[in-house]
Amino acid sequence: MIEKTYCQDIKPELDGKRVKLAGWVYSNMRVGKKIFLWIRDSTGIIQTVIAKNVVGEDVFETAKKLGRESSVIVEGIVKADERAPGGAEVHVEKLKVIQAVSEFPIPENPEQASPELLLDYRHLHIRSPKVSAIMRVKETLIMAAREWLLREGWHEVFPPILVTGAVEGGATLFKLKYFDKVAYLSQSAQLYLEAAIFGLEKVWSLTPSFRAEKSRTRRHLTEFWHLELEAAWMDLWDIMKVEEELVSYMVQRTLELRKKEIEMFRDDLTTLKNTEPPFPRISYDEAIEILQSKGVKIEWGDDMGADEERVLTQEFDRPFFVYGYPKHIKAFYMKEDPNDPRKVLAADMLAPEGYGEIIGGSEREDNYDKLVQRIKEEGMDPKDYEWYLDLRKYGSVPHSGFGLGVERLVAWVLKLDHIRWATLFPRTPARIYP
Ligand SMILES: NC(=O)C[C@H]([NH3+])C(=O)NS(=O)(=O)OC[C@H]1O[C@@H](n2cnc3c(N)ncnc32)[C@H](O)[C@@H]1O
Ligand SMILES: [Mg+2]
Repeated sequence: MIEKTYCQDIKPELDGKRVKLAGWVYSNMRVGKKIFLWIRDSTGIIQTVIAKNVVGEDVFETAKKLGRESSVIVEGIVKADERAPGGAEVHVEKLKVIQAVSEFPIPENPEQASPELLLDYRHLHIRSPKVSAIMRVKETLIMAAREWLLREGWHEVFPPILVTGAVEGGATLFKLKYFDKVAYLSQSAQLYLEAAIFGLEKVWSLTPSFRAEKSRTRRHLTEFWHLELEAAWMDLWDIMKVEEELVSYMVQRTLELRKKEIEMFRDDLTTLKNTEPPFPRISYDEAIEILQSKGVKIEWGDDMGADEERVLTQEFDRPFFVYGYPKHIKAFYMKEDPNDPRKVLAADMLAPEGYGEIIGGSEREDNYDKLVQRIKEEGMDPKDYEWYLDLRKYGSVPHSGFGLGVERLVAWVLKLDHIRWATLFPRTPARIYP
C-alpha cells in the first residue's frame, strides 16, 4: 500500500511538512493561476492548492479538467491556513492522475437528485460522506451490541439461511429450488436459536432475514439484517429487560463514538439521550385506548400497523414496549397468556418520533401439545416442524427471545426518511439491482 497521509491528519501542526495524499476529487475550482482541488478520502476532505508556476503548464491544464471523483495522488507541503477546512491545506508539487473523470452521474448536491437516480447509482452513491456516515453508525451500533453481548455472557451462533419452514407466516417466504426439494430463505433465525439454548442457554445471531413483503412502506425491506437473541429460563419480563439494556447500550455507545456522524442527520439528540432503562411499558389494551382517544379508528383485536404506531409514538420521548397482544394477530410459537387465553406473552419495542416497531419478541410455547395445536390452528403441518417440536419433547424449558431489525434501529437513530438508506444495497419489491 502506498505511504500516504489521511485527510483527517492534515493539521496546522504539520505546517511545512511534505505529505502524500491519495483520494478522489471532491470539488475543483480555478481562480486565475491557482486551482483549489478538494480531495476526499475515507477520513474527510482537505483543500489542495495547485499553482501553475509550481506544477507547470501541462499539469495545470490536466488539473483544470479533473471532474468530481477523479482518483489522484498528490504530493506537497502542508500550509496552516485558517481559511481552509480543518485549518490547513496542501500546496501541491506533484500530481498523479490515477483515473480522470469528466462527468460523475450523481449531482454535487445529492439532495438535488431523485431517490430513484440515487438508487440506480447506489454503487456510486455509497462513496459519499453522508452514506459513509450512515454505514459508520450502523457498524458502531453492531460493534456496541457485540461488546454488550460478550460482557453479559451471550454466545454468538451461526444459524442457516436455507431453511424448510416459515417462522413469521407463509405469505412472506421466498421459495427456492433446493436440488430436488423446496427450500426458503430464512425469515428469522429464531427456531434454530431455540435449539441452541439447550447447550449454550443464552445465544444470539446476526443474519440477513428475508421477507417477500409486498407492502411498499418506509420501514420494510425484503432483505434486512436481523439481530436475534434467545435465552433458556427467561420469561417475557426477563427478555424485555435484556432488550432495553442492550438497546440502551447500543445507542449510548454510538452517541459516544459517532456523535459527529449522528449530528449530520439530526439536530435534536433528546430521544437518543433518553434511551436508558427502564423503558415505559404499556399493554396492548392501553395502546388501543390511547389510539381511540386520539381519534384513530381501531378496535380491540386489530393489528397496529405503521400508521397506528406512528400516532402511538407521539406519546413517548424514548423507546417503549407494548405487551400482551391478541393471540390471533401474532405468530404460532408465542406462549398463550395463562391469565387471558385471548392474548400471548409477546412484546414489541417501538421507537419514538414516528418510527414504531424496531423489536418483536415473546415468550415461546414450551408445551408440546399446545404447540402442535397452535401449528394446526395456523393451518400449518406439524410434520414440517418435527425437529422444532422435538425441542418440546426432550427437556423442554421456559424460554424467550426477540429480533431487532438493524436497519429500523439505524433509521430511527439517524431519522432517515426511508429504511432503504440504512443498508448498503437496499432490496425492496421494486429493487434488486444494483
Ligand atoms: N427472534 C425473534 O423472536 C424474531 C421473530 N421471529 C421475528 O422475526 N419477529 S418480527 O417479524 O417482528 O421481526 C423482528 C424485527 O425485525 C424487523 N423486521 C421485520 N420485518 C422487516 C422488514 N420486512 N424489513 C425490515 N425490518 C424488518 C423489525 O424490526 C421487527 O421488529
Ligand atoms: Mg413484528
